[in-house]
Amino acid sequence: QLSPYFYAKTCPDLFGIVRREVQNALKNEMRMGASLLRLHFHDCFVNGCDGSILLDGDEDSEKFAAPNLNSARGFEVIDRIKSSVESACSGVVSCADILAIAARDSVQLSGGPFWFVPQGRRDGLVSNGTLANISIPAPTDTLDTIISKFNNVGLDHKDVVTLSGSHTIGRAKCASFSKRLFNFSEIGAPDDTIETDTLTELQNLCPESGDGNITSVLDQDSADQFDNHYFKNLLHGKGLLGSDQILFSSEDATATTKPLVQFYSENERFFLMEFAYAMVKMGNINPLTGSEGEIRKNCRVVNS
Ligand code: HEM
Ligand SMILES: [Ca+2]
Repeated sequence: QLSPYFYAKTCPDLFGIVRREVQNALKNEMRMGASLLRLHFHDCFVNGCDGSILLDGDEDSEKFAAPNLNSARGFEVIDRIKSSVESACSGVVSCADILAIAARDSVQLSGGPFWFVPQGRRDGLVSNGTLANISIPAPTDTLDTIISKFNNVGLDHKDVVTLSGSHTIGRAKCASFSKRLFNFSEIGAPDDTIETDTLTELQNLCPESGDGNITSVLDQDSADQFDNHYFKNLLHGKGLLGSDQILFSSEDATATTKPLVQFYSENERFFLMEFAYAMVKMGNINPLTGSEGEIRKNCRVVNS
């Protein structure tokens, strides 16, 4: 029921407006592309792609949930896009759709693929922090857990690999991966799937009781370029997050995710094409349509 032409008559300049604003944001800080892409992901995994992550709220809201607190960023950019869109076509375009288009533009402006973004999502009325904690995968999850969290929203183990390719851009805090560097699960030593030079570098960047907010690039080869180097890294033990490296190195990966990692590492075009398809699939998770939800005036608050 979503359509790439949904606003063709009611907001013909929508794409130009969003593109311009994302371009400005990236000129100011290249990382913002990654941050906007991640916001769309964290929106879609909680109650579907309904803009719920954009709502301000108390400690029970999504912004305060563990995967987002002190981590999700880009809300001011969405505010800026929304206000430009409102000036051109007031009360027409949902925040959920703006986020989906901004994610696409972020990928494309980082050198990644283009795709037509289906639209017509409406904005949800609630932000559910508890559900965010349950539904969004954690970097310390096992491969089985990650796959089942994807299955819960209608995505499969291939989508896990393809969409994890998002980690070809962006940054992560030491706190998100430092356990791997020193005291990894039962073995009480560094995760032995980390390549040795990478381990030393990361241990220097993120000392054991240092500042967990220091960040590392997710793709040490091409941090701001949307390419297949993320997958090449995994072949060499250079995945940053536990949830990255297990796609190639865990025992369970052999039967599920490893072959596709290998394939994407050798076929960039194929990865980029499949990524575009997988983003459309993710963007279709449980949208509100018709008279469900609302078109929010301000992405941070439900209409009064
Ligand atoms: C497969 C399970 C996934 C896990 C466990 C995971 C986990 C994480 C973590 C822990 C970070 C760093 C956050 C921080 O330290 O502040 C991160 C960053 C990021 N994630 Fe994921 N992620 C997953 C899948 C995805 C998917 C499906 C997408 C997009 C479709 C995505 C896009 C991103 C991006 C672009 C960043 C960088 C954000 C920035 O620089 O602001 N991730 N992810
Ligand atoms: Ca890259």
